[in-house]
Amino acid sequence: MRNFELSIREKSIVCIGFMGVGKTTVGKLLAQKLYRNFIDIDAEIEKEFAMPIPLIFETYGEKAFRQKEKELISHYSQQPLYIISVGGGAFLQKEIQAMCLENCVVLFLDISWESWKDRFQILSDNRPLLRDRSMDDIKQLFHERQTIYSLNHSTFQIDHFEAEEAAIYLADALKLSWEIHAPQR
Ligand SMILES: Nc1ncnc2c1ncn2[C@@H]1O[C@H](COP(=O)(O)OP(=O)(O)O)[C@@H](O)[C@H]1O
Ligand SMILES: O=C(O)C1=C[C@@H](OP(=O)(O)O)[C@@H](O)[C@H](O)C1
Ligand SMILES: [Mg+2]
Repeated sequence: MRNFELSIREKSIVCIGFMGVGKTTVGKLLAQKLYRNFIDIDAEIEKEFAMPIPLIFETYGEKAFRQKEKELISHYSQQPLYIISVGGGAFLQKEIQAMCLENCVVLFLDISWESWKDRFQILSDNRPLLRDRSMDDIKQLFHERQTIYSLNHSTFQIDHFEAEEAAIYLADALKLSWEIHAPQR
């Protein structure tokens, strides 16, 4: 389906942002609240390779991972009414940026470094790009990545929200924006 046929309320919503900000967790909750289908691109990649992400990186390399990421996002970004959580590195690829910005509503889940760094311990195990790196390196990566995340339609600062609260807020805000965009009767 081509999105020039889709109204704003039919477009899929793509959650972007740094590793661990909550794209998967909040995206899933948001989908429930909006009665939409949810897809987590990382989970789909793991299914396709039949192995967890760190093993995909070790066995096939990051390039193969990025290729599969692009294929899957290319497919899902053209479907209506999804909530799509992509990996934090997806927007490194210009084609992915373009597909998502053109076909979907891109929602950036933003977090400050101060809040993010407290989460590091629970994240590093299954995220190859966080393994064996110093906090200084990760801080640099965090700040470098802000440039790609600045390509979005809407930004939500998540620092002081639990995942459930964030999903409630986002669902309400989206519904309100759809009402405002609704055609006059
Ligand atoms: N708003 C939040 N507040 C606190 N912890 C959160 C929040 N959202 C997610 N988490 C936790 O942070 C970790 C990473 O969340 P996840 O949804 O996998 O992030 P992402 O998909 O952006 O990498 C999980 O353990 C999750 O429970
Ligand atoms: O930022 C990245 O480059 C990555 C983020 C991960 O997803 P999350 O952002 O959901 O952790 C996953 O796609 C992979 O480990 C690479
Ligand atoms: Mg995720």
